[in-house]
Amino acid sequence: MLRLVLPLNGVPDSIAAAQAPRPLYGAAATRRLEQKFAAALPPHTLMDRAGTAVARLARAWQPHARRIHVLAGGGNNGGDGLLAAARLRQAGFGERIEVRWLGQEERLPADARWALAQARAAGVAFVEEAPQDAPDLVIDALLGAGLHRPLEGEMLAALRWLQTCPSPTLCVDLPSGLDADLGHWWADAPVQPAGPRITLALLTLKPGLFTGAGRAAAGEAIWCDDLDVDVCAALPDAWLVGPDGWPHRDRLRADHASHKGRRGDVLIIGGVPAAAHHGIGMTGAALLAGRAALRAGAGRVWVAVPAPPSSTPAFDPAQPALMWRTVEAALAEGLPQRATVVAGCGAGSALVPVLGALMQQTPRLVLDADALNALGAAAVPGSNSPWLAALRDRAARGWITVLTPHPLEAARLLDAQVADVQRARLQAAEQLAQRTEAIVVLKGSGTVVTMPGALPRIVASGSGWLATAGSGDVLAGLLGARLAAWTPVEDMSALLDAVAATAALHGTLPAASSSPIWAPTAADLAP
Ligand SMILES: NC(=O)C1=CN([C@@H]2O[C@H](COP(=O)(O)OP(=O)(O)OC[C@H]3O[C@@H](n4cnc5c(N)ncnc54)[C@H](O)[C@@H]3O)[C@@H](O)[C@H]2O)[C@@H](O)CC1
Ligand SMILES: Nc1ncnc2c1ncn2[C@@H]1O[C@H](COP(=O)(O)OP(=O)(O)O)[C@@H](O)[C@H]1O
Repeated sequence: MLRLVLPLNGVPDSIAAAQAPRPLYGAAATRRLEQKFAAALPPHTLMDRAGTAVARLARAWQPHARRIHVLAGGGNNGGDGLLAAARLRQAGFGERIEVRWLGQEERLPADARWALAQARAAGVAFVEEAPQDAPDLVIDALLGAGLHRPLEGEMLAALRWLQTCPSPTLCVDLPSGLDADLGHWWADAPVQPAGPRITLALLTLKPGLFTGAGRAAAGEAIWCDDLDVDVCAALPDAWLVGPDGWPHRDRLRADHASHKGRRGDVLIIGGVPAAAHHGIGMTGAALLAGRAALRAGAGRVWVAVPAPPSSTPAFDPAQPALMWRTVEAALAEGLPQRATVVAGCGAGSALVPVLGALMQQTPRLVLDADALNALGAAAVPGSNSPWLAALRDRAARGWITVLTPHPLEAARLLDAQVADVQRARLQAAEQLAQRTEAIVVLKGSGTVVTMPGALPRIVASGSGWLATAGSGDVLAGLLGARLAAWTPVEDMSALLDAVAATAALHGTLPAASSSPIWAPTAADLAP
């Protein structure tokens, strides 16, 4: 059955909520499934269904295309393309179906060999060169789940043509150049295609489609055809998740006897003013986090500033309900013991002296930005950092810690390069979670949320709209409100789901506040 998974950039709440969570299978798991189902079906059935599904979607998407160019590689991905060409030709679609096939007959897998014979028998035209002009439709079947190394030579040249071709392009299974497991882009070619593009995943959805380079390369929509077999019984490698609404909000509406003490307390620590921090003020970061926590339903929100009282703001005109403190006053009042603490948003180095106390005092802690930087390379193997010991001690007590690094912060924690983190985002998030025994939210395109012993979640929502200063502070505030309202249950994976759903909700906020002209800023996300 054919299903739309992600629509045009940005995910309206309703669609994402209705569709997620969805299981994601990497290349090895997909191959196992393919072998299992192929063994139970007549020869070539899966490839027949795959090629037919590609042809069907091509016709539906570009019904008026006259010249269709299929770029096909030498593996089974190319086989899908060859079979799609055969089916389009047999259906009398368009005026010319041509295939540029870069395979070698003697090295063809059995299914692709059969597909090649089908294309030849159907009278498809074979061409040697890339078109000089733009065909009405291009079908990208160069490489699929079999790609795990850099492209070179003829394949690289073909991919560069593909990425710069302005024609509407339908990618078969995965955009060529993308690693199915990692979301890594293996080619020295632009990730973002020049023309309109959609991707049709076959049999399974692969994690790489949704994180790292995946979203940029896959185009405006990702479809999936399960080839009429039931893959869902198999254990996935990860889950694709959407927002789950905002249960806190629904509960509050129904809770007539509620009072502010019942809705969850959040303490934001950050927002150092310029006067107290070498002329570099970051009050806005804590404001954004505080406003987001308040808007997301927290009953009481304090903002504690690591600075002397004389330089501490006392009032936010947009949200006068925010209560201001110095960090010392907040600690003296015992706020960290009873509130969920969100530490780091614009805290600068002033956080370091109190971080140890926070780790020891607060059962629910979100560490963002400067709090993460304060941890240094705590997550490298064999680290004897006192911060690592403090994080593990928290886990041993059953306390909740959520780390929200962007790729650079994750790289610092792992003493790695940003490119290493981005090359394998799921693995980087899992490493961080294993070593710190915390819930990790690795931000960026396709935010990854994981914790030790759990399958990672990839957030389905979000787009380049979120790449605006302060949007991470808004997420930290939302997480604070969500954790503050969290009722402990046995099943820790429910907490992971709640954290992932919060990140997914954050991903939908720009769509809710975008106008035809203005790009949303972080202040629009947390007014
Ligand atoms: N066999 C079947 O029944 C089915 C196959 N399917 C298709 O099969 C694909 C996977 O097929 P394969 O495992 O054959 O893999 P691919 O077709 O993705 O790639 C393997 C081929 O590409 C070459 N290759 C890999 N990396 C390269 C590089 N960097 N430079 C140059 N050449 C490179 C390999 O030598 C091999 O010829 C899926 O993506 C999907 O499109 C699915 O349609 C499901 C059904
Ligand atoms: N291209 C993108 N696609 C999806 N989400 C993005 C993208 N760029 C940024 N984001 C999201 O925006 C937020 C930015 O957070 P961060 O980098 O900490 O910014 P800041 O420190 O300015 O608040 C994160 O939630 C991140 O996942």
